[in-house]
Amino acid sequence: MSDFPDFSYLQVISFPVVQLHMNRAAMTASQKDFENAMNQVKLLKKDPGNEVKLKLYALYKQATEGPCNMPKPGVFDLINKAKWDAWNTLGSLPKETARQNYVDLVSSLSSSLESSSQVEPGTDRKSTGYETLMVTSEGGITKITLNRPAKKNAINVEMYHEIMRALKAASKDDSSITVLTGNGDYYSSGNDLTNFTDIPPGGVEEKAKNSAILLREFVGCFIDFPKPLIAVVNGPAVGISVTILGLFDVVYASDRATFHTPFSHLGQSPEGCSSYTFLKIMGPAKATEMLVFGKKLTAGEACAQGLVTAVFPDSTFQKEVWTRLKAFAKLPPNAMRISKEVIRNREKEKLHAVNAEECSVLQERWLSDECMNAVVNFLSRKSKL
Ligand SMILES: CCCC/C=C/CC(=O)SCCNC(=O)CCNC(=O)[C@H](O)C(C)(C)COP(=O)(O)OP(=O)(O)OC[C@H]1O[C@@H](n2cnc3c(N)ncnc32)[C@H](O)[C@@H]1OP(=O)(O)O
Repeated sequence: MSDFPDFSYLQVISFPVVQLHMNRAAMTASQKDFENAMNQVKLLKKDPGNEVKLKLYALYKQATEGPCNMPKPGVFDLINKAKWDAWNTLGSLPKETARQNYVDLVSSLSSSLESSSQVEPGTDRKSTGYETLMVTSEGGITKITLNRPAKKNAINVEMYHEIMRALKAASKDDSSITVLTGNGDYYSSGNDLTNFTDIPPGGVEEKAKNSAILLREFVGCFIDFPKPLIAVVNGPAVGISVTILGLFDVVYASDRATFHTPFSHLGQSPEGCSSYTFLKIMGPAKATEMLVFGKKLTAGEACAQGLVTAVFPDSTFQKEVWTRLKAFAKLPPNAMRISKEVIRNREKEKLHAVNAEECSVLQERWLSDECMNAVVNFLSRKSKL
């Protein structure tokens, strides 16, 4: 691992303005983009912190060598263990995806530096101020990437708020289409179960009430999102990351992706309007298999049932999907927005009512022994899906 650039120099570099010139045309990073990004890292004037450095390290190793092939360091070899963990957590992520994610991460770091030093007060600042996401806006496409790969992109409270903020910004920016995807081997493992551990002074009842308010607002943002919204499902998807797919306009999936809504196993009930959208998409019996019995679908099955628009081999997933998206982004944006309105608007009121009802049922479910036991079992490492 000693061949990876040592980031200690970041602490002593002074303040040139950073500008990243990357060929974003294909939205899959070329070797040149990757090399540019590596050079850009060396120019960073501010230490991005250990967590980011580990992410960069892991993506670099995955992009250049593929899946982690080093023996696991001993427990007392803390630094190499942290590096090994970061690399290993990327699993079988394809090299080209790792390369793209590396370029995106460097781009978000660079633009964050740029805007803090260059942007006039009040000017729209893209891609900055997100802890749990990477957000880029290029070539008519705003791309929101869930960015907690070490936690399988589990959605913690901060991420719920950041996704809402990113969607609100995307609805107003000059992009034509918006994409949601995940960094690492998962698309998302759904609600972060540690969200349930932060109990306010009002106790579990207050926690359940606050969570229901948050969930309702979160799902509402998807119902109301005005531009074409595309999910690029790069790996397994669980829970709420699956249910809200019914509110997307197009869903592309890698053949590595799976779709799992284990609500009964968790003592919970459907959300994300899936109690309505899934029935419309796949009919009541198939929807029941998923939402009540927790049947996990392969990408092929999800496509056959209409939840997924198209499935691509993982090895060519990014290339094929981004070629399509780039073409979509060139279509007249107003026409696309208005067509979406015509297609979706008559359902909006119904969807908001379904959302409200699902949240109110869940508020009760979260207080049930079934749910509390399931969460405790996961947190105490007694269970996993
Ligand atoms: C407020 C609004 C509420 C809306 C409600 C929504 C409902 C849902 O979304 S229900 C779905 C909830 N999700 C789960 O039950 C998934 C739980 N996770 C797992 O079963 C497994 O982690 C996995 C099958 C997803 C992956 O297993 P694998 O062996 O490959 O990896 P791990 O070692 O388990 O995971 C790595 C790391 O990530 C942490 N983690 C993963 N998923 C979650 C999660 N959903 N919540 C919290 N933490 C998660 C896992 O604990 C590991 O952490 P450590 O490295 O610190 O041990």
